[in-house]
Amino acid sequence: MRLSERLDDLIADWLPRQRWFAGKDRDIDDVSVVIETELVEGDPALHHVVIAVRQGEQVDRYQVPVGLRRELPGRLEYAEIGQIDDVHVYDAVHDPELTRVFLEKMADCADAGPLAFRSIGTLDTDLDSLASPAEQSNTSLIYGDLYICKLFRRLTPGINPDLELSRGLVGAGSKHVPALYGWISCQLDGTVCTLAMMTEFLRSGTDGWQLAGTSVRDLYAEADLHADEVGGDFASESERLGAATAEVHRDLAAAFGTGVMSSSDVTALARQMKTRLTEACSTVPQLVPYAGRLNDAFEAFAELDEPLMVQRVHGDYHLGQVMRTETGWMLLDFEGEPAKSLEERRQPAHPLRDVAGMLRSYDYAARHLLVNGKAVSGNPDQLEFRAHEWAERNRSAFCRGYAEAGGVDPAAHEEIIRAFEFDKAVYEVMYEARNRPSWLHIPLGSIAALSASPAPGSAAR
Ligand SMILES: Nc1ncnc2c1ncn2[C@@H]1O[C@H](COP(=O)(O)OP(=O)(O)O)[C@@H](O)[C@H]1O
Ligand SMILES: O=P(O)(O)O[C@H]1O[C@H](CO)[C@@H](O[C@H]2O[C@H](CO)[C@@H](O)[C@H](O)[C@H]2O)[C@H](O)[C@H]1O
Repeated sequence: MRLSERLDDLIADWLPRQRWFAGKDRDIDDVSVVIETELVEGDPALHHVVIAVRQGEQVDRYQVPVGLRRELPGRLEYAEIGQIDDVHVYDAVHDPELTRVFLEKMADCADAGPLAFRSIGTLDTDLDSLASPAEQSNTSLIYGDLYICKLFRRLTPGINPDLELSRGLVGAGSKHVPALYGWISCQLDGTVCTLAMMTEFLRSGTDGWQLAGTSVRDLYAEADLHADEVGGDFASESERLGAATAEVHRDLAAAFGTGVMSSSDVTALARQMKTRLTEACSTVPQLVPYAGRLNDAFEAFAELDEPLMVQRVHGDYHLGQVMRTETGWMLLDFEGEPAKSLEERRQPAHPLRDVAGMLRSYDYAARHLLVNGKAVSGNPDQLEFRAHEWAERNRSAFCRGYAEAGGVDPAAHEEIIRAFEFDKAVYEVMYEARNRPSWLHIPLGSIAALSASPAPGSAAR
């Protein structure tokens, strides 16, 4: 049975409740199925569906693997999208009986209608999957404890940078990215479009955000001690993370090449930073008092009189994108900032953009336990001081590790780091205002602190 005509309304009701749906702030005008591929016939059946969602002028495409059963077992009720006649329609990512098909087809390098399944090496196909509870912008299926297959929910024609960069890094022999095992693609608007990628599941991994948060909690619990005196000190891990980052940048440069930014490119980039600031100031008026200092930093960047080396970078680098395993730090999710177009995300950038992203993340880790800038318990001033001390210690360790492993020395390029950090903090102000207003104080607090500190080289001016 083809679902196309009957599925549109069901999906339109269900979509806004999905974590990965990016258009929650606008009404849905229309949903239509643009590609439907029957992958499994019978009961249960599996149809791979690509839908187009129109919201005003904007049309976005999303992927939904749809399961069909006449009787829906209790364990799948939460995944139900709705009913067509006496058939239950549900999000098949939650049904291991159906998701096995992805694995089997990848192992066979099969083509199914417009879908192309590909793998590298031999795959174990006798594995059940579980949809990861860490689901964020996409949905990841963990097969046994061997593979993790990320299904990109919002689709953009073109190769996904996550797959593109992982492939390049694996090819360059990087020890800081998981092994790549396979991918799924289709044609969208006449161009290849990545639907999924499957990598090694890092079963011993813990993400950097959790590890850093644990270290900060340890410090708060003994707030009369300095950051280097408590058991959970994170600085040597930060140094190792800096080194891993430099090694990944080196491998990205080797795999994809480098370029030089002309001074007009630098000016254009500074202009983009200023535009982002103007937009953020109109949405978040608390930013306005700092706009002058931020603009000065962007202007100092625009006036840099040195060639800027650019290369492919991570693009949305923070502590939630790295995992510590028994062999060291691994970097994940090379998709870039989700709000940017694919073309923008694939542009080469200065590697210190990633460094600045991670430095911002240390600030977040230090401050996120302070609700609206105040400690949950304990002496607020003391904890605020400790938070600052923790962030500075780990930011310095990260930069040291990065420079010692051959990365561009952040300490020798303060104007660049400052402009990138401010730009990221402005992005975060918008991100928090839209997604987590109770966290808005974090980037605003950092902007206040950074603007109060002297501009690089100001003493000499
Ligand atoms: N190879 C992996 N091994 C183990 N866990 C992983 C792996 N890749 C991702 N994860 C987990 O899934 C989470 C989300 O992954 P990510 O690639 O950032 O997805 P998204 O694009 O949806 O944000 C990560 O923070 C991590 O906890
Ligand atoms: O992981 P994503 O690619 O979805 O990135 C987006 O969400 C991040 C939050 O999950 C956001 O990161 C910001 O919050 C982090 C703590 O939750 C912090 O470590 C980062 O430094 C901070 O930027 C990211 O900006 C956004 O693009």
